[in-house]
Amino acid sequence: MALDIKICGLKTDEALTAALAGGASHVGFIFFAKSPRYVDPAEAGRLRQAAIGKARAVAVTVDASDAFLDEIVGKMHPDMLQLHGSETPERVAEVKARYGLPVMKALSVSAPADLERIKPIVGIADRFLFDAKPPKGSELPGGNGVAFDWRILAGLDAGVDYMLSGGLNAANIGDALQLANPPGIDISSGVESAPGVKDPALIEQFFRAVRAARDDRAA
Ligand SMILES: O=C(O)c1ccccc1NCC(=O)[C@H](O)[C@H](O)COP(=O)(O)O
Repeated sequence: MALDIKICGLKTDEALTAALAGGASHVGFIFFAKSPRYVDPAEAGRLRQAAIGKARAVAVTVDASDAFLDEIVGKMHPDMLQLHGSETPERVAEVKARYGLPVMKALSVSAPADLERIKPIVGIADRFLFDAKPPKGSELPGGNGVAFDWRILAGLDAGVDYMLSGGLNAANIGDALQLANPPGIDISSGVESAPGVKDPALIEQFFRAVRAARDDRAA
Protein backbone atom coordinates (compact mmCIF):
# COMPACT_ATOMS: atom_id res chain seq x y z
CA MET A 1 0.00 0.00 0.00
CA ALA A 2 1.29 3.48 -0.85
CA LEU A 3 2.05 5.66 2.15
CA ASP A 4 1.49 9.41 1.96
CA ILE A 5 4.01 11.47 3.89
CA LYS A 6 3.40 15.09 4.85
CA ILE A 7 6.19 17.28 6.15
CA CYS A 8 4.49 20.17 7.88
CA GLY A 9 5.51 23.65 8.99
CA LEU A 10 7.92 24.44 6.17
CA LYS A 11 9.35 27.96 5.99
CA THR A 12 12.58 27.71 4.01
CA ASP A 13 13.73 26.59 0.58
CA GLU A 14 16.28 24.25 2.21
CA ALA A 15 13.68 22.41 4.28
CA LEU A 16 11.29 22.18 1.36
CA THR A 17 14.06 20.81 -0.87
CA ALA A 18 14.85 18.15 1.75
CA ALA A 19 11.18 17.19 2.04
CA LEU A 20 10.81 16.83 -1.72
CA ALA A 21 14.11 14.97 -2.07
CA GLY A 22 12.94 12.48 0.56
CA GLY A 23 9.74 11.84 -1.37
CA ALA A 24 7.12 13.84 0.54
CA SER A 25 3.67 13.51 -1.01
CA HIS A 26 2.41 16.58 0.90
CA VAL A 27 4.13 19.70 2.19
CA GLY A 28 2.40 21.85 4.80
CA PHE A 29 2.47 25.60 5.45
CA ILE A 30 1.15 27.02 8.72
CA PHE A 31 -1.11 30.05 8.80
CA PHE A 32 -1.53 30.42 12.55
CA ALA A 33 0.06 33.61 13.83
CA LYS A 34 1.11 32.23 17.23
CA SER A 35 3.03 29.35 15.67
CA PRO A 36 6.82 29.47 15.31
CA ARG A 37 6.13 27.91 11.91
CA TYR A 38 3.92 30.73 10.65
CA VAL A 39 4.62 31.81 7.10
CA ASP A 40 2.82 34.60 5.31
CA PRO A 41 0.61 33.64 2.37
CA ALA A 42 2.73 35.37 -0.29
CA GLU A 43 5.93 33.70 0.93
CA ALA A 44 4.16 30.32 1.04
CA GLY A 45 3.06 31.01 -2.55
CA ARG A 46 6.68 31.54 -3.54
CA LEU A 47 7.95 28.49 -1.64
CA ARG A 48 5.26 26.11 -2.90
CA GLN A 49 6.31 26.66 -6.53
CA ALA A 50 9.09 24.11 -6.02
CA ALA A 51 6.52 21.48 -5.05
CA ILE A 52 4.40 21.75 -8.20
CA GLY A 53 4.15 18.34 -9.85
CA LYS A 54 6.00 16.71 -6.94
CA ALA A 55 3.94 17.11 -3.79
CA ARG A 56 0.60 18.59 -2.75
CA ALA A 57 0.91 21.93 -1.00
CA VAL A 58 -1.33 22.03 2.07
CA ALA A 59 -2.48 25.27 3.74
CA VAL A 60 -2.94 24.64 7.47
CA THR A 61 -5.46 26.99 9.07
CA VAL A 62 -7.18 27.30 12.45
CA ASP A 63 -10.78 28.56 12.50
CA ALA A 64 -9.83 30.96 9.72
CA SER A 65 -12.25 33.62 8.47
CA ASP A 66 -13.36 33.70 4.84
CA ALA A 67 -11.23 36.83 4.37
CA PHE A 68 -8.06 35.08 5.56
CA LEU A 69 -8.84 31.94 3.55
CA ASP A 70 -9.44 34.12 0.47
CA GLU A 71 -6.00 35.67 0.98
CA ILE A 72 -4.30 32.30 1.48
CA VAL A 73 -5.97 30.70 -1.53
CA GLY A 74 -5.37 33.78 -3.67
CA LYS A 75 -1.69 34.15 -2.82
CA MET A 76 -0.54 30.61 -2.12
CA HIS A 77 -2.71 28.54 -4.46
CA PRO A 78 -2.75 25.46 -2.20
CA ASP A 79 -3.71 22.00 -3.45
CA MET A 80 -5.47 21.22 -0.18
CA LEU A 81 -6.81 22.99 2.91
CA GLN A 82 -6.19 21.55 6.37
CA LEU A 83 -8.68 22.76 8.98
CA HIS A 84 -6.96 22.40 12.36
CA GLY A 85 -9.35 24.26 14.64
CA SER A 86 -12.86 23.67 15.99
CA GLU A 87 -14.52 23.90 12.58
CA THR A 88 -18.03 22.40 12.61
CA PRO A 89 -19.14 19.91 9.91
CA GLU A 90 -21.14 22.81 8.38
CA ARG A 91 -18.03 25.00 8.25
CA VAL A 92 -16.00 22.17 6.69
CA ALA A 93 -18.68 21.83 3.98
CA GLU A 94 -18.77 25.60 3.46
CA VAL A 95 -14.99 25.87 3.04
CA LYS A 96 -14.92 22.92 0.66
CA ALA A 97 -17.68 24.44 -1.50
CA ARG A 98 -16.23 27.98 -1.42
CA TYR A 99 -12.80 27.00 -2.76
CA GLY A 100 -13.44 23.71 -4.56
CA LEU A 101 -10.34 22.27 -2.92
CA PRO A 102 -9.93 19.00 -1.04
CA VAL A 103 -10.19 19.51 2.71
CA MET A 104 -8.41 17.61 5.45
CA LYS A 105 -10.07 17.99 8.87
CA ALA A 106 -7.77 17.63 11.87
CA LEU A 107 -9.18 16.03 15.00
CA SER A 108 -7.40 15.52 18.30
CA VAL A 109 -7.46 12.04 19.77
CA SER A 110 -6.78 10.64 23.21
CA ALA A 111 -9.39 7.88 23.56
CA PRO A 112 -11.38 5.57 21.24
CA ALA A 113 -14.52 7.71 21.80
CA ASP A 114 -12.81 10.63 20.04
CA LEU A 115 -13.15 8.76 16.75
CA GLU A 116 -16.95 9.13 17.04
CA ARG A 117 -16.39 12.79 16.11
CA ILE A 118 -15.59 11.83 12.52
CA LYS A 119 -19.15 10.59 11.90
CA PRO A 120 -20.80 13.92 10.91
CA ILE A 121 -17.77 14.83 8.78
CA VAL A 122 -17.38 11.57 6.82
CA GLY A 123 -18.40 12.30 3.24
CA ILE A 124 -17.68 16.02 3.70
CA ALA A 125 -13.95 16.12 4.51
CA ASP A 126 -11.77 14.37 1.95
CA ARG A 127 -9.41 13.18 4.62
CA PHE A 128 -8.82 13.31 8.36
CA LEU A 129 -5.66 14.10 10.26
CA PHE A 130 -5.56 12.52 13.69
CA ASP A 131 -3.32 14.42 16.06
CA ALA A 132 -2.70 14.32 19.81
CA LYS A 133 -4.51 16.71 22.13
CA PRO A 134 -2.33 19.74 22.88
CA PRO A 135 -0.62 19.63 26.27
CA LYS A 136 -2.05 21.96 28.98
CA GLY A 137 -0.84 25.50 28.49
CA SER A 138 0.10 25.10 24.83
CA GLU A 139 -1.16 27.87 22.59
CA LEU A 140 -0.82 25.63 19.56
CA PRO A 141 -3.55 23.22 18.41
CA GLY A 142 -0.85 21.27 16.53
CA GLY A 143 2.88 21.00 16.18
CA ASN A 144 3.34 20.09 19.85
CA GLY A 145 5.45 16.98 19.35
CA VAL A 146 3.05 14.92 21.46
CA ALA A 147 1.90 11.44 20.48
CA PHE A 148 -1.32 9.58 21.31
CA ASP A 149 -1.99 5.86 21.60
CA TRP A 150 -1.85 4.83 17.94
CA ARG A 151 -3.64 1.55 18.69
CA ILE A 152 -6.85 3.58 18.93
CA LEU A 153 -6.80 3.92 15.13
CA ALA A 154 -7.01 0.16 14.65
CA GLY A 155 -10.75 0.56 15.40
CA LEU A 156 -11.36 2.73 12.34
CA ASP A 157 -13.33 1.62 9.29
CA ALA A 158 -10.94 0.61 6.50
CA GLY A 159 -12.61 3.17 4.20
CA VAL A 160 -11.64 6.18 6.33
CA ASP A 161 -8.78 8.04 4.71
CA TYR A 162 -6.48 9.77 7.19
CA MET A 163 -3.02 10.85 8.21
CA LEU A 164 -1.53 9.82 11.53
CA SER A 165 0.09 12.79 13.20
CA GLY A 166 1.49 13.95 16.52
CA GLY A 167 4.90 13.35 18.03
CA LEU A 168 6.25 11.24 15.19
CA ASN A 169 10.01 11.01 14.70
CA ALA A 170 12.63 8.71 13.20
CA ALA A 171 12.79 6.62 16.39
CA ASN A 172 9.06 5.87 16.73
CA ILE A 173 7.78 5.80 13.15
CA GLY A 174 8.35 2.04 12.87
CA ASP A 175 6.07 1.37 15.85
CA ALA A 176 3.45 3.82 14.54
CA LEU A 177 3.33 2.10 11.16
CA GLN A 178 3.14 -1.32 12.73
CA LEU A 179 0.40 -0.47 15.25
CA ALA A 180 -1.88 1.66 13.07
CA ASN A 181 -0.95 0.83 9.46
CA PRO A 182 -2.08 4.33 8.40
CA PRO A 183 -2.61 5.45 4.80
CA GLY A 184 -0.63 8.62 5.57
CA ILE A 185 1.69 10.13 8.16
CA ASP A 186 2.45 13.71 9.11
CA ILE A 187 5.41 15.16 10.98
CA SER A 188 6.54 18.59 12.09
CA SER A 189 8.55 19.09 15.29
CA GLY A 190 10.18 15.65 15.00
CA VAL A 191 12.30 17.01 12.14
CA GLU A 192 13.23 20.29 13.84
CA SER A 193 16.39 21.34 15.69
CA ALA A 194 14.40 24.03 17.58
CA PRO A 195 10.72 25.10 17.50
CA GLY A 196 9.98 26.19 13.95
CA VAL A 197 13.47 25.39 12.66
CA LYS A 198 13.37 22.45 10.26
CA ASP A 199 16.61 20.46 10.00
CA PRO A 200 17.25 18.98 6.52
CA ALA A 201 19.38 16.22 8.09
CA LEU A 202 16.51 15.20 10.40
CA ILE A 203 14.11 15.24 7.46
CA GLU A 204 16.42 12.89 5.55
CA GLN A 205 16.81 10.68 8.63
CA PHE A 206 13.01 10.47 8.98
CA PHE A 207 12.55 9.32 5.39
CA ARG A 208 15.31 6.73 5.90
CA ALA A 209 13.52 5.44 9.02
CA VAL A 210 10.21 5.22 7.13
CA ARG A 211 11.85 3.24 4.31
CA ALA A 212 13.59 0.91 6.77
CA ALA A 213 10.35 0.26 8.66
CA ARG A 214 8.49 -0.48 5.43
CA ASP A 215 11.26 -2.77 4.19
CA ASP A 216 11.14 -4.65 7.51
CA ARG A 217 7.39 -5.12 7.20
CA ALA A 218 7.65 -6.31 3.61
CA ALA A 219 10.36 -8.87 4.46
O1 LIG B 1 2.64 23.10 13.66
C1 LIG B 1 2.08 24.10 14.11
O2 LIG B 1 2.71 25.03 14.64
C2 LIG B 1 0.59 24.20 14.03
C3 LIG B 1 -0.02 25.32 14.55
C4 LIG B 1 -1.40 25.45 14.49
C5 LIG B 1 -2.16 24.47 13.93
C6 LIG B 1 -1.58 23.33 13.41
C7 LIG B 1 -0.21 23.18 13.45
N1 LIG B 1 0.39 22.03 12.94
C8 LIG B 1 -0.37 21.09 12.21
C9 LIG B 1 0.28 19.87 11.73
O3 LIG B 1 -0.21 19.31 10.75
C10 LIG B 1 1.43 19.26 12.47
O4 LIG B 1 2.25 18.62 11.54
C11 LIG B 1 0.88 18.23 13.46
O5 LIG B 1 0.20 18.88 14.47
C12 LIG B 1 2.01 17.35 14.06
O6 LIG B 1 2.96 18.10 14.73
P1 LIG B 1 4.14 17.37 15.53
O7 LIG B 1 3.53 16.69 16.71
O8 LIG B 1 5.05 18.48 15.91
O9 LIG B 1 4.79 16.41 14.57
